[in-house]
Amino acid sequence: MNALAATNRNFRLASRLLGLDSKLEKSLLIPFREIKAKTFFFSSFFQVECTIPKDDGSLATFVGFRVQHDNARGPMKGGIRYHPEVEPDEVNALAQLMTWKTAVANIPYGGAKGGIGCDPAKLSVSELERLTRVFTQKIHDLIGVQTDVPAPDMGTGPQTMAWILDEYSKFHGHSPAVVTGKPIELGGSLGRDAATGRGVLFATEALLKEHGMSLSGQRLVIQGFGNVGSWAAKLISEKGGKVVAVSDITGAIKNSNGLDIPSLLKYSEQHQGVKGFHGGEAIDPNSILVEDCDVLVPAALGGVINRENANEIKAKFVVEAANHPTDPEADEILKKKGVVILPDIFANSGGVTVSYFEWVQNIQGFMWDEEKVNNELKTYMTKGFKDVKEMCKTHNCDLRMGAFTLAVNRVARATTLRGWEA
Ligand SMILES: NC(=O)C1=CN([C@@H]2O[C@H](COP(=O)(O)OP(=O)(O)OC[C@H]3O[C@@H](n4cnc5c(N)ncnc54)[C@H](OP(=O)(O)O)[C@@H]3O)[C@@H](O)[C@H]2O)C=CC1
Ligand SMILES: O=C(O)CCC(=O)C(=O)O
Repeated sequence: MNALAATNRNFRLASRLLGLDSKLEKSLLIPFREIKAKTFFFSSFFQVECTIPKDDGSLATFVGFRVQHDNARGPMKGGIRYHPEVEPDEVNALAQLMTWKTAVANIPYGGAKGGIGCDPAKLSVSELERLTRVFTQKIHDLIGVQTDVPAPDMGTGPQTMAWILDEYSKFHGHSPAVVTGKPIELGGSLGRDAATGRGVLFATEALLKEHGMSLSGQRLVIQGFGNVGSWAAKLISEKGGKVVAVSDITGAIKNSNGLDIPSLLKYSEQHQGVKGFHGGEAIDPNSILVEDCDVLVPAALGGVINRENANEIKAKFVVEAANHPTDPEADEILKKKGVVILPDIFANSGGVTVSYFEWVQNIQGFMWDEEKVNNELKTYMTKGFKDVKEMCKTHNCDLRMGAFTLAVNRVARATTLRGWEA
């Protein structure tokens, strides 16, 4: 099942549990706006040309998207992904997931997501800069501090946000709050870089506590060693969790006694990947998700846990650091096996929560220290877990439906209060 069908299915299940009106259900499902920026070979109404000169003088065109899903609770919010597999349905699903995520976190935003179908590893820094600036020129009228606030996702980071800010400011004047996840020097928040991984730590701790356990001595496997996976590995290992295997696009490594994460971080920075790290044995990256462990943390692409591998998963807990890593069919298989899944819309909400803190700081023109950011994040994650658990009790459902019913209820209530029927 593709990401959009899966997200729509989870929304509909939550909507039925809540007994939502069918007109309201329809209104919450359809994106507020879907903006398509395509190559000049296509002639759709939404066509916007994203063509850049490459360093060798040739021209290259790319397909970019920004999907704005809902703004009932506030400006739309969500990352921008650069990846070869970026396509409209997935961006649409990711935008919808942002609406539910910001509602679970109870921060005053709706949901959006964007992306460009490209392989950032195959573009030079100056090509990436040109592509980002052209994309921003195409969408600058549709984003804004009180409209739609982009942030980093896979394949993008603080530098990408700096280029968007700079390009946007040429049209609208200096507006640091138009993007989050910026470099600190341009108004970024202390703690944003680590925030999604730190949120994963807090979420995992809350889940284990609920089951009478602590992180200490738990064996964890992490797929993806980028922003989210590497920060999660670092912070979890500092709290006594044993990270026994990790993978990235270059390969996978395992050490049953626990990988030395500080050394691995240094190595992967120097070698652009984990492949070849001497502190563990190389394993097949395709088997990372079925490695023996207590907690599995997918922190890369969507749809990686599916009916092909769900039966082989040995973890007792899955903490969804990635967006939509578990296919609904796998959800059912894992449920029958007794595996507890902490869903993406709660587990990885630390990033957007600190993005909210960044936006607030920019609007106030006042900078928080890192301790305040991290403490506030812990407060939000702890409250989020408690709210999700309460919905699980009310609706006698699993954590995913607990999170979905919590979110859909909040968005439905805001939509109704604003008078959507008028
Ligand atoms: N950044 C954020 O704040 C947030 C991110 N997320 C989600 O977390 C996930 C990771 O995002 P983020 O860490 O920012 O992205 P990054 O681009 O920083 O890192 C992605 C990681 O995944 C690896 N990867 C890519 N493809 C595969 C593959 N097929 N198998 C194994 N590893 C792979 C990459 O390897 P390599 O580096 O070698 O290419 C890299 O280590 C995404 O699903 C994203 O949507 C969710 C909430 C917030
Ligand atoms: O920080 C943000 O605004 C959004 C991050 C994001 O894209 C996500 O949570 O999936």
